[in-house]
Amino acid sequence: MADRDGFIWYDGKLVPWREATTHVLTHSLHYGLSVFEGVRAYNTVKGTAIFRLAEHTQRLLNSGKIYMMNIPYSKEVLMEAQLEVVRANKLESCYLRPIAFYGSEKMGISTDGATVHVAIAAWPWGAYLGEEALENGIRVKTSSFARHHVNVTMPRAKLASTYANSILANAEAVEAGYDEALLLDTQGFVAEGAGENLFVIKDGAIYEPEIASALTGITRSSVIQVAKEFGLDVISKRITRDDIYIADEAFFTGTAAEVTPIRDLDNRVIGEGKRGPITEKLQKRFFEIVNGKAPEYEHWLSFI
Ligand SMILES: Cc1[nH+]cc(COP(=O)(O)O)c(CN[C@@H](CCC(=O)O)C(=O)O)c1O
Repeated sequence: MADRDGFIWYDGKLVPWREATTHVLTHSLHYGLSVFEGVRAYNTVKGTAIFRLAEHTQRLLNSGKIYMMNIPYSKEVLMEAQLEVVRANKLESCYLRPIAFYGSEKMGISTDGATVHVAIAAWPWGAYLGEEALENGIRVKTSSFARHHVNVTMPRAKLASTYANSILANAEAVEAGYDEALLLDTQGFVAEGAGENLFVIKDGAIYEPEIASALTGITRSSVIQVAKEFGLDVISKRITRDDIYIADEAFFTGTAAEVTPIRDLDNRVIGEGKRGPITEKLQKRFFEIVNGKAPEYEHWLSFI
């Protein structure tokens, strides 16, 4: 990722991609406290637009607040910076990665004396779990690793070090021949995917795990809104892994994953073993929205 042409917004200005570097004694590299976002820009029918830019930017600032990191830029500056990065790199569609981290000004656990740096990069990133996954669905394994207890890492924040748990869970699933991991919470109830939120459909109703230990996903909230459009209220409840085994449909949502059907969990085929009809309807509408084909959702699009 380091050796490419382009520009990265770094501490208030665009710098050449290869020059957006940091020292090996960067505090966040050693102690894991950095907060970040995953955002997508789509090549809509009316031009390139970032999807739910304000919500993602607010979540970045919320993540900083939760971890007492004073991000030195306003929401407006960070929103404009993301638009600028897409423009400067001439990207029609892309994935953006804003990150706020403590620099190399000091070592030792305390962050006192370390400077908060902010960088925003963008690059083309297609279907997170593979193009065919969006249609055919993926195979998922329940992880042997639990999602963090809510008093270990703060689940409303996108904290970098949370993802060591996701890395282990995803690696375990892939090594066992699956595409992604599903994590249970410390009490054994379904929490979320390694990098996604989860929805389950049974007898025409849509359910999601109580959000307690999962990230409050922005794609999740978008799909909840879309489901309402179809007269479907998402029911939040404690979900067990075997609820999913006997479900009619299941799918993941995420900025990277978008809406990805799950066809099999732990070698139990879900429904017909392919993208279900309600999943397809929600997915189709989601892609209409992000591609600017739904005027009533245009407020979710920030055109560059
Ligand atoms: C743990 C987790 N849960 C739920 C979500 C969905 O949140 P949202 O993107 O707001 O709908 C994500 C995003 N996962 C990001 C990480 C991808 C990566 O590999 O890096 C993403 O989808 O951008 C998570 O990381």
